[in-house]
Amino acid sequence: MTYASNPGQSPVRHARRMLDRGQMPPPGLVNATVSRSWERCLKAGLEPLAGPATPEPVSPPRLEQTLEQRRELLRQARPVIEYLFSQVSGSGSMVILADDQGLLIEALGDPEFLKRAERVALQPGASWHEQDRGTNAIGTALAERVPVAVHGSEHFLDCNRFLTCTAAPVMGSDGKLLGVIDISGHHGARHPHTLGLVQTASYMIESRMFELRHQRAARLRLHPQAEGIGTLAEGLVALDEDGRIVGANRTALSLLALADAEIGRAGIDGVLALASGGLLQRTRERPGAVLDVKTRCGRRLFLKAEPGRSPAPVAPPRRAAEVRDALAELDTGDERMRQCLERARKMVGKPIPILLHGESGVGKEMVAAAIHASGPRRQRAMVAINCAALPEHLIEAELFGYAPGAFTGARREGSAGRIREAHGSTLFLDEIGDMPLPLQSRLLRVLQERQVVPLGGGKPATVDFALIAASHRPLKLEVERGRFRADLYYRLNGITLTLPPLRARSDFPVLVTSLLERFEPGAGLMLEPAVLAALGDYPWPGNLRELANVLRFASALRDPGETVIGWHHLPEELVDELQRPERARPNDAEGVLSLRAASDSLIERTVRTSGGNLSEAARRLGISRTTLYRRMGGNRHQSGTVSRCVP
Ligand SMILES: Nc1ncnc2c1ncn2[C@@H]1O[C@H](COP(=O)(O)OP(=O)(O)OP(=O)(O)O)[C@@H](O)[C@H]1O
Repeated sequence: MTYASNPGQSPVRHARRMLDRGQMPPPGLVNATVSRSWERCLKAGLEPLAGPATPEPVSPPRLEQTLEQRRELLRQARPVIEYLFSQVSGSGSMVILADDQGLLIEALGDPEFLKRAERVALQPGASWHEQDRGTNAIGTALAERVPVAVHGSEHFLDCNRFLTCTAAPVMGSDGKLLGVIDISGHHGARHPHTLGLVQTASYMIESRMFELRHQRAARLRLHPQAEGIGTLAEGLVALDEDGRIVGANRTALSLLALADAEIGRAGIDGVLALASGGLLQRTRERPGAVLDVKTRCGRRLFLKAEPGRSPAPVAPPRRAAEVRDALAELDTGDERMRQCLERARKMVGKPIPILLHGESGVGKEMVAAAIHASGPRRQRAMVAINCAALPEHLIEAELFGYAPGAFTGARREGSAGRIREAHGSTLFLDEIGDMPLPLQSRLLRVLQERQVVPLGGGKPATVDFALIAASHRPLKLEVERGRFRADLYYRLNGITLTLPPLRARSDFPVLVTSLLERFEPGAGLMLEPAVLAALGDYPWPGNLRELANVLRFASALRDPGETVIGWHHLPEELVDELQRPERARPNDAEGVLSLRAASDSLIERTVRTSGGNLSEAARRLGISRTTLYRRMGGNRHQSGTVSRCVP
């Protein structure tokens, strides 16, 4: 760690006077880091009493290009910058992020204490490279690759003496510089703890970048004490399949006595007194266990290994002609889902009714909304009616409307009904399989004649809408069982699209990322690899609705600044279920049985731990009460617990 000397003391003043005359002061008058920097600046031909070498910020296109190239760094650094600013706000300071060339790419704070020209100098687009602005914390931290504080007249250029700046470099897991995090303010705002603050912030950004870059690799977490694992002070190492070190943070490099240049070359078996195969094998057998190991230099370390995951399914590149519409937004790489979406797109704008089929929570309504939003009627809101949620005696009035005073309790002015509301838009009839038979006949008539007659009489109204219906029940089977009218089925079924259940989708990691991004845009949230692996194997009886609920819950439990979601962020019932030793990884034919058994068991346990309160259990499971009832099949004890779950 390098601290600048106190410039209020006369040696600094003396050194400064010499520098202003273009002479290099003798060693010992200012701290060694500042002294080396002054020497570099004099050699580069900078003049202490002149202005910056490049006073103007870079051009807007160049800044834009730089921001685009540093997008990931910015995304990961922003929450940390905000956190840092909350620590220094009110002190007249600014928090600044610069890239590896010293170009400012983010600045947060109250620049009111600065004059206009100075303000410009601390805004994105300004360069604080040593060659442009002489000795300063950002440029000097970049040149020296260590945390640096530069106060007042220690700045090489006289025009920067009004500042106090403290900066720490941010290193990538490949050992290369990513940028610098800095706190700058008026020299009166100097505080001795600022150096520690920027160092902590730099570790936080480095950890986030490491987690992001190596989320699929096998990773080691190291510390000289077992309790240090999982803290900011831990060493992080990423390994490839052959046990080669492909990434490491600075702490790991120091703990393992490795040089930057060894990243990408050294194997972990040459660094630790344990073969990597054996190491990863041991952690697979005892996930989460902390091992006691020795380095090649005989140093004792505690280590936790996390096995890697297979590469994320990569969605094939889109065809150039393909439009990025609401339907395309739902394509996260699963082949079955993509086929459904492509077929749906071909139907958009055509007078062909679409029937969506799939388990509860697979996203039928989302797809219906996307079809509507991609079509020519999108200017008007889609009208969605859940046929299972309406009390039977109200469905008719709700759908078809009613004349004034048609029945007791009716509104005096009557009602147009939801079907008429859908005129010029899309009518989405959800859970159509639950519509009572008599109403099916009336709906059929409306669909055939395109006219609605309100309950209690009145003038028929012509209606024109695009029709999408959805059902979790296979409607064809319902027709065969006599529970659904065949003629209505053929009216609705211009095309049937069957959406896959979540457990059958191949794009689980991408879906997780896109949901997390939807909940916390720009926060760069991610799951701990072991959690992602466990969730990927879970059968998800509530499908995407359940997954969305779990991720929303986990995201809400995070502490400020926390971006990696671990076990402790998940709902208790789910963790119990995921960590049950008898839970086998489901696949193939046998898997279908264990899937059903696993989800039945989760439902049963959740109902039990909710004290038999079914609404609460449904909420915790992320499924609707209707689905919960269906899955319980009415086989409940009086206490409300489930004795058996049926499909
Ligand atoms: N592609 C998706 N991306 C993100 N979230 C999704 C997606 N699909 C579904 N969801 C989430 O799942 C929830 C349930 O989706 P939706 O209501 O569309 O399912 P459904 O199949 O119509 O369910 P039900 O049959 O119970 O009515 C949504 O509220 C949303 O949170």
